[in-house]
Amino acid sequence: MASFLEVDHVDRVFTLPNGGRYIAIKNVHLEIEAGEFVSLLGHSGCGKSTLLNIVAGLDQPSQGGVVLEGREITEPGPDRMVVFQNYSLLPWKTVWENIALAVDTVMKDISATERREIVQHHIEMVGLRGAAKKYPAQLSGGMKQRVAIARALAIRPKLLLLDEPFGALDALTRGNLQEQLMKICQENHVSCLMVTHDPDEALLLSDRIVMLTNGPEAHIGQILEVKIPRPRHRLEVVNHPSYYALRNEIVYFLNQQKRAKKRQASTPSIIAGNGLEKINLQLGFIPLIDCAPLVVAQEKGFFAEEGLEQVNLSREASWKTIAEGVVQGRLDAAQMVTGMPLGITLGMGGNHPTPIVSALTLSRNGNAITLSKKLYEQGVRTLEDFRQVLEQTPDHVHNLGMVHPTSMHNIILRYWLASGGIDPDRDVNLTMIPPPQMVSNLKAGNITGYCVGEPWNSRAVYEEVGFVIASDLEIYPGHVEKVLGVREDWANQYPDTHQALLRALLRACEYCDDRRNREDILELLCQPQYVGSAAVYTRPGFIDPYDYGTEYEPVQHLRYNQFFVDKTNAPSSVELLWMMAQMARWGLIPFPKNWVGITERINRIDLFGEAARALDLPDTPRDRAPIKLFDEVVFNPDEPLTYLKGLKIKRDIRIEEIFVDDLVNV
Ligand SMILES: Nc1ncnc2c1ncn2[C@@H]1O[C@H](COP(=O)(O)OP(=O)(O)OP(=O)(O)O)[C@@H](O)[C@H]1O
Repeated sequence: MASFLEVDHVDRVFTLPNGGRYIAIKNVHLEIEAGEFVSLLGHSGCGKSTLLNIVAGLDQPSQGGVVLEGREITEPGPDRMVVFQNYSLLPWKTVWENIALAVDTVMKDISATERREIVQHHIEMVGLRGAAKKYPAQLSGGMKQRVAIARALAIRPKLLLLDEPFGALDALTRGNLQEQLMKICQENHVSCLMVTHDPDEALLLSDRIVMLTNGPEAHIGQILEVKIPRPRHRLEVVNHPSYYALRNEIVYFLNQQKRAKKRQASTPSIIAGNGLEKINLQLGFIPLIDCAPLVVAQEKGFFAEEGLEQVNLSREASWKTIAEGVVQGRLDAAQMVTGMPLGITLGMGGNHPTPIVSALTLSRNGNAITLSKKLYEQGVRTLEDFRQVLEQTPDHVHNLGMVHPTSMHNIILRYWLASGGIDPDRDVNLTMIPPPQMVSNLKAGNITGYCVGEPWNSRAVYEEVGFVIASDLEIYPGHVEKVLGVREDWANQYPDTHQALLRALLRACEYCDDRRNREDILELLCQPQYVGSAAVYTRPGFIDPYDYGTEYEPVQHLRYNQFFVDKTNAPSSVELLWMMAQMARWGLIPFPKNWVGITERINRIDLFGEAARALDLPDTPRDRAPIKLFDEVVFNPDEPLTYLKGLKIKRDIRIEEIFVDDLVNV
C-alpha cells in the first residue's frame, strides 16, 4: 500500500550568485504514515527547512518529488498547513478574524454558521476563548503561537508542517504548548512533520526522529523510532526506560556531525594563482546593511580584479558562528563586530586565545536602540522615562537583545543605560540574539527592546512593533562598527592574498560611500542570499530619512552608514583601547596592563597603509585624540585606568598583564 506521504529521492541544488551550485540536500527518501508525528533534526544549515518547504510546496526539488496520498505536490495547498517560528499573524486582525480569514478562504462550500462554529471550536481547542477579540500585539508569544496552530488546524489539513514552532518561546510556555500540540494532534489524528534543533522536544512529540547529516549534500543519517506509549506526559516520557538511550543516540549523532564539520574545516583546499598564495576564499558575513562592502566587492568584480577569483560569501547564522568559523579555519576572513578580534585574541568566555588581526575598518555607525511599541504607548520617550518604568515594575524582568558580547551594540546599549542610572546587569537582563531574529523576538514579547544594526530597527518601526529611542549618531557618532578579521597565522601564511583582500574591500568601501551608488547597492542587499529584506524598511537611514516610529518627522542621516569618508577605514589604537576599557568595565575581559602591545598586535595599521598606498588612496592614520560620547565624559587614551576608576556603574575590574608572545594560534 502506498504511504500517506512519500518524499521520493529528493535533491535540492541552489544556484549561487557567483554562478556556482550548492547541493543542499541529496537523495532524501522518507515515507510517513497517516497520523504519524515525524521530526527532522540536525545541525543549523543542514537543510531541514529546505526539505520542509519542499513538502509544503513553497519550494521545488531539483530532482525527485513529493507525493501526498498519491498526488504529486507542486504548489502550496490547504491540505498542508505550515506553522513558522514567527507566528505570521495579521497584526490588524483579532484572534477570531485571523482564524476566520483562513477558514472563510478555504471552506467556501459550507455555510457561514458552520464556519463560525469551526472558528469557535478551534479557539477553544487552544484555550483562547477569553482572547478572541484581542489583536496579536495584545497577546504573549505563546498565545500567538496557539493562534497560529489553531488557524492551521481549523482548515483541517491532512498534514501539519511545523518549522521550529516553539523556538522563540520561553521554556515554560514552550513546555505547555508542546503538550497541547501533542494532545490536539492525537485527538484529531493529524499527521505532522516538524523541524527542530531540540532533542528533548523531538523525543517528547515524535513517533520517529529523522536525523540529517551536515550539508552540503545533506542526507538522512539515521532514523530513530520513539516507542514511548501515548498519550504521553513529559515526566513519564523522561522517566521511560528508553528515554536516555535514545537521547544519547541523538547527542552522539550530532556530536559526530560536529566533528566531521571540524575535520572538513581544518583541511580547506588551497588554490594559488595570479601571484597570490590563495585565490579561493570563504568570507563570512551577517545579513545587515553594513555587509555592503563585501557584497559590492563580490558583485562589482573588485575581488576578481584583485586576483581573488573564487570568493564565496557565506551568510552566517550569528556572530558566534562567525567567530567559530574564523577560529576553526572554516572561514578565511569575516566581517566582525568591533570587539571580536580582541575578544577572540584574549580567549574571552573561557575559549582558547587565538590571535586575530584587523587591518581594515569596514564601516562606522548604523546602529540604534529600539524599544517595544508597548513602552511607547506607556509614554516612554526618553532614557529617563524608561528608568522610571523599570523603577515602577521591579518584579518584571525586562529582557533587552544585543547581538554579541563583543559588539558595539552591547557596549553602546550598556553605556547608554548606565549613563541614565540603569545597571545593565542588575536592572535589566541583556540577552544575545542574532540580528535577523530581533524583530520576531520583540514581536513575541521575549524582549522589551534591543540594540542592533540596520535594517532590523527600521523593520520594527515599519511593522509597528517598536520605536527607535536613540541612534548611535546621538550616542557615539562615528564609532567603529564592523572590521575585517582574520587569524594572525592566516595573515602570515597568505600575505599577498591578505593585501588583495584589503584592496578589494577598500575599493568597495569607497564605492559604497558614493551616494550615487546607494540605490543600486540597496537592490543588491535586498537579494535573498545577502540581507534578503524588503526595500521599504531597508532604505531608511541608508538612502532615505530614518524613521524613528514616533510622531516626529523622519530625519535625514547622511552619515548613518559610513564606509569610506573621514578616514573610516584606518584601524585606530585609541578606538580599540576605548573598546578594551568598555569590555573590562563590564567584566567581559581583564584590562591588559600591556594594552599598547595588545592593540598593536591586533590593529595592523601597517597592513592597512600598504593596501591604501597600492591604490593611491590616503594612508593617513586616525588622530590620536580623546573620545567623548553624548554624556560628555572624556576618555583619555593615556589614562585608561583613571577613566575606569571614575565610572560609577561598572563591575569589578581586573587588571592583568597578558603576555602577547605566549598567544599562539592553535
Ligand atoms: N536560496 C538559497 N540559495 C543558496 N543556498 C541556500 C538557499 N536556501 C538555503 N540555502 C543553503 O542550504 C542549506 C540548508 O538551509 P536550511 O535553511 O534548509 O537549513 P536548516 O537546517 O533549516 O537550518 P537552520 O536550523 O539554521 O534553520 C544552508 O547551507 C543554506 O545556506
